[in-house]
Amino acid sequence: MSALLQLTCFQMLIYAGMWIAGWVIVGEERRAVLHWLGFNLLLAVGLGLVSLRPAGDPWLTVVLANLVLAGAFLLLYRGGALFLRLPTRDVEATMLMLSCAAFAVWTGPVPTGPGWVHPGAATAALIGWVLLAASWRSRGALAEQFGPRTAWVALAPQVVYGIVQGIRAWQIFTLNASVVQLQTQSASNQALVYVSMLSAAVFNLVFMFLIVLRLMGRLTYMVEHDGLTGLLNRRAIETLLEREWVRWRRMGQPFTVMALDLDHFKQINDRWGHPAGDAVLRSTASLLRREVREVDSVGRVGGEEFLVLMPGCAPASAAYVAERLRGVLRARPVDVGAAEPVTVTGSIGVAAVESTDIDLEHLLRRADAALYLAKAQGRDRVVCAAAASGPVPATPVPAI
Ligand SMILES: Nc1nc2c(ncn2[C@@H]2O[C@H](COP(=O)(O)OP(=O)(O)OP(=O)(O)O)[C@@H](O)[C@H]2O)c(=O)[nH]1
Repeated sequence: MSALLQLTCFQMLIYAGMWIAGWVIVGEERRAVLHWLGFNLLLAVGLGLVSLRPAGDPWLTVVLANLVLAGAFLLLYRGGALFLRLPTRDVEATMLMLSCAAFAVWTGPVPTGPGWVHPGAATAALIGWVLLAASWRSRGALAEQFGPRTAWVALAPQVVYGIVQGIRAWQIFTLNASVVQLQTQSASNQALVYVSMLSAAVFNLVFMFLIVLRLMGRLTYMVEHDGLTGLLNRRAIETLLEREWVRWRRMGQPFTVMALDLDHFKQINDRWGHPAGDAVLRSTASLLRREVREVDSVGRVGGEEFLVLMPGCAPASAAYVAERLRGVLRARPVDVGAAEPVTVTGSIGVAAVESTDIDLEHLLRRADAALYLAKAQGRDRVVCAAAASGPVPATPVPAI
């Protein structure tokens, strides 16, 4: 039994080593990773103390060991809550830990007569409660952040092990422990150690898997989004445009593109500095996001150039939306930290897909041409592109 426990303890140390490596690699999840590292270290210490029974001081091998094991699972819980951005419920955890400690001290490490209850009963009850409560409270966040299937995979082992610990708590409470010592090599004790080894392996693998999933999600986001505004970047919006183009060709589903360019943006940078220009870009981005429909997509395709893709939008409605956007942009001055908020205007070119469009690039050139016409006509206006019968030349930049 003690060799088996020492093996489990060694297993925990290996996981702890893996989390140390994880701590070096991951950035934002470091606090959660530290908690899981602590979980494995405390489990190793707790099981190490248990493995010294019956030779060691029973206050260490029974009372302290149980408290260390209880603390390990509270760390596991807190790490999970930090990782999923859920409340850590520290008051509840402190109360549980204090109750567990009070019970262990009150009951003592060795049988004192009939009715004596092994301190492990409270530890098992605490672990069972922590795992079941954690599973219940995190199910929504897990499903939302990683999908329902991943939530199932992550929670099933916690629930199973939580139930096992609940049963264990009940078994210890109802056991006449003055006769049967819990550290003996009984089949149920051995089974518990094997289940614990398996659960620890699954917990650690599941959390590592979740960390990798989150890192992958963040990476995908970075590849597709503009760092300053959070809008889609050129690559991502072009992918959506290509998809829409194929839909139009195959099913005749129309769409409209809107090219927006802020007016005299350089002057904002020159007068109030680059951070002020950045603030204007961010504010424009959130305005665009707010003002378009949820089926529309907004991308930042250049310094102060934006592109809006409006699927299923007729030219008349697109012109209306563009006019509204232009009006809202002008009506909402941006606070750039100067004495007065800065009024920002934009020029907009709108082009709805036509049967005369040879390819997607042709359509985009028409939108660009309309935009530059808006600039040439004095800026702060919307110009809708007429259907082109021939190729559209690359847009010349209008004189300021
Ligand atoms: N603050 C900030 N400025 C940027 C960014 N990207 C590009 N710019 C600046 O945007 C300015 C664009 O200037 P122009 O292309 O002359 O356009 P404009 O001043 O808006 O003039 P018109 O479009 O003709 O009205 C340049 O000064 C770029 O340095 C950015 O991410 N942040």
